[in-house]
Amino acid sequence: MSKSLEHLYQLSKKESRIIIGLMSGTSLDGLDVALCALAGSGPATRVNLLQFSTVPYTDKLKKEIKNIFSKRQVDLQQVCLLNAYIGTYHGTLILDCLRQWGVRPDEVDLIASHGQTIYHAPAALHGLPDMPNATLQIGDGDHLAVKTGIITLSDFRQKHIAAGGEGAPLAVYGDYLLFSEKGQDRIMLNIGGIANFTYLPGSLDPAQIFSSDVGPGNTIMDAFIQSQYPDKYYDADGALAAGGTYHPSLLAALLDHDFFRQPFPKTTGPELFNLNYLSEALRKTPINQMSPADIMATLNRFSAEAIAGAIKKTLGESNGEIFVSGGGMHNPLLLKNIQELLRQMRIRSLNTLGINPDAKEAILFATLANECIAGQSPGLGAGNPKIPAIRMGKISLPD
Ligand SMILES: Nc1ncnc2c1ncn2[C@@H]1O[C@H](COP(=O)(O)OP(=O)(O)OP(=O)(O)O)[C@@H](O)[C@H]1O
Ligand SMILES: CC(=O)N[C@H]1[C@@H]2OC[C@@H](O2)[C@@H](O)[C@@H]1O[C@H](C)C(=O)O
Repeated sequence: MSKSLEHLYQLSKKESRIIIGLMSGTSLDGLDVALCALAGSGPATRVNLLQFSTVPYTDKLKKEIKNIFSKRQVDLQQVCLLNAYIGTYHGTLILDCLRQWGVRPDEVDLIASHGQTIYHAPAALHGLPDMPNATLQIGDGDHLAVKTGIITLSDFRQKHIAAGGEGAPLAVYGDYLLFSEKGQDRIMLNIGGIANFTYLPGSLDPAQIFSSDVGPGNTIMDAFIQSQYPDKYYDADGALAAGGTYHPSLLAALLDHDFFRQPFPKTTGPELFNLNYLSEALRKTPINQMSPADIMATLNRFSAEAIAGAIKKTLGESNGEIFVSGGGMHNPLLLKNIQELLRQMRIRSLNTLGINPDAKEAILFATLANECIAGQSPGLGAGNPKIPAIRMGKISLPD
């Protein structure tokens, strides 16, 4: 048996593992690197975040990814090059982080790499008969494994699609293992480029649990501010939106899309929620001139309406606890808008459960890798058609 395979076998029998979770999401802002200690598996999983860092992407890399991100026509050579480049680059960033943290690569058991989503095409979005759900993440796992010398699990989403899902949201698996609480209905809300949530009923009934995207997120707000103010990447602290007023007619046009009428679970991305989507809504709005601040205020309210509407649909009149994570939680106006729409519900940071909200998605991928290697049987999904009962992650050995 090769040294790596023997190591992998021994790892699967260990009581605890050191796993680096990586997330680079649709906001293209950088790479989240979470060094985690995971003990046990399945519902007995315990996770401890040892170190966390977000390494910002350079402007050059952001630009290169943007050239191929969520676009139907791209330079295929660029896709091919970035697949290899990002794999090795993420490996370099991990080695830098480990050096800063005083951790040797041989002290790390596994890397769990999400990769960079460049296109997400669930059937409801592409609408092509006879074509499947599909999604594509680049940043090849073999390159990470060889660069770091650490066994790497990557490309988690393909198995989900192969088993009947849309390749997302995968958060449901980790949310269930880490955050379910008997007797308390919980909503685990993540506001990234796209916003998504997991419903964890207090009954712990696996048949009721699900996870779904709800819409934007920050993605249209980010795209809009970048188009108006080239020196800004996002509406820091909601400042631009706070100086404007939202327009009900534009808001109604933004909310008038089939995506919002589809049942849960569903997924989406910037392939739909982009500047064209905004232009189309503006075209349907009977107002000639709107200031950037008013448009931003409306986009902010739009994200809040999409999020609050999905949560209301799920919880009805019952009171649930909402635990929020993701970059959007740092936008005070967005949180104020959501709270206004969900008056009776308590919204708290994921921090209150002892987990760094910015690290959550990276931790979730570390948890998926832990399940793949050490889980006795897929911890969730059996009997729930919305959640395929599978282990995810392709294994890359460094030797
Ligand atoms: N202080 C802040 N004020 C307003 N918005 C902020 C702030 N900090 C972060 N954000 C928003 O959060 C975004 C980054 O969020 P995050 O890193 O969670 O997204 P992501 O993981 O890339 O997306 P996804 O989860 O959809 O893949 C930024 O692009 C910005 O829109
Ligand atoms: C295809 C893809 O990368 N989807 C992401 C994206 O970012 C947020 C939302 O859209 C979510 O569905 C998913 O990521 C999280 C981590 C998930 O799978 O749960």
